[in-house]
Amino acid sequence: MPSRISDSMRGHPVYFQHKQLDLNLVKELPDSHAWTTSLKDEYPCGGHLCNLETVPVVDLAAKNAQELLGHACKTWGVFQVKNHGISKNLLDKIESTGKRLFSLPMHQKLKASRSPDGVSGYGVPRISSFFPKLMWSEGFTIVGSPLEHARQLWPHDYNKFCDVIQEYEKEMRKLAGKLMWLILGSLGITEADLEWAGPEGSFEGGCAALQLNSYPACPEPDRAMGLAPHTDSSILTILHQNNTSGLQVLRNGTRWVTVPPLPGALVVNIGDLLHILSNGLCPSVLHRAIVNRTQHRLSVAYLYGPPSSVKISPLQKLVDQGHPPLYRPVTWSEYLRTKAKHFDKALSLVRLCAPLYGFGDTNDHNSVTVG
Ligand SMILES: C=C1C[C@]23C[C@H]1CC[C@H]2[C@@]12CCC[C@@](C)(C(=O)O1)[C@H]2[C@@H]3C(=O)O
Ligand SMILES: O=C(O)CCC(=O)C(=O)O
Ligand SMILES: [Fe+2]
Repeated sequence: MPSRISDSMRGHPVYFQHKQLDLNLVKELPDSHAWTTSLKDEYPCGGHLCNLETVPVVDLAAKNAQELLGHACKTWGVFQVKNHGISKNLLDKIESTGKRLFSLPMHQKLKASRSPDGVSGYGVPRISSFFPKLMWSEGFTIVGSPLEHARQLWPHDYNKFCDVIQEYEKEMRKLAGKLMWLILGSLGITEADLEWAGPEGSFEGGCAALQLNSYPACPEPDRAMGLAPHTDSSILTILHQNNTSGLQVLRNGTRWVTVPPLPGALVVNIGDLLHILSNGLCPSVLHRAIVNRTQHRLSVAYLYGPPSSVKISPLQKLVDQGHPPLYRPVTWSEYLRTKAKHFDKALSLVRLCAPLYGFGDTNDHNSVTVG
């Protein structure tokens, strides 16, 4: 049984028959990319512009930051953070690195293609096989060292790419750890409650994936989908988006709310593993990316997870007679394999029982409510 996340797709390879289209050159929306429901008709507000409430913004330097984070996690499963300590210089660098990568000629990018049963590399979104139409985006996933792929992309100049990726991952890891402990702290969990977190909660051996997403300007944005609705399998994901909006989160199972780019802020969304750890108290939010007619959009997602073979289950402190454990123990590796095979059914497949009325799970789109 694979225990490294880079091996977790082995059992469920994804093969694509189509030739990879260069979306940057296409002038008309091809049928392969035309989604049947127009995003305009999907919800009364047309998917944009009718935002009654907005995703919380938390200033990490504020005195009550922990309380605000806890509230945002329980009620939204997503928030933006300011004063997070990541320099503007590093955010600019990762953005230009992403641009440099996606603006390479297609034949060059294809040299670093993700293999059908692999995790790392260039390609269409991994979840593409679950949808009848293709998405208007290209992605590059990094798990472990980017060196091999960087060599294929820039044989004479691969260090530049690797250095930026390494620096970004190092800083993201620190921030993700800090956010995780603040969020767990807001639920009354301390480092002593998570034995696998290592000395002083250092979380050594924690795994992560870096996902660079590129959404070229699209000739018919209302009929195209940048990245289809999904939840992340992580504990939490930290997302940097360039100055073009496109990210939307599903609110109360009914309304897509746009998460606008705020200069210098980062988006944080709760992933399925924190949903499990918190016994459903923190919902993993369903999100998607839409595209637009004129601007190229770029996003960089850092998916933070536990060591890949640690069993994750609802935290003891959050479980009692009135709140039985809702999920069975699962490692990140196992969960990724379940997700690769069953996609949006993954969370309900590790579920033990239906949620109790009024307890958490407010956004659990996969849940089956009984009674
Ligand atoms: C460690 C991970 C987590 C993955 C798979 C693997 C590498 C890339 C991640 C994403 C990133 C894009 C959305 C997603 C849904 C996808 O298709 O690839 C994610 C998926 C997951 O969160 O399940
Ligand atoms: O591009 C975005 O805003 C969303 C990206 C995302 O959801 C992901 O990479 O998992
Ligand atoms: Fe995501």
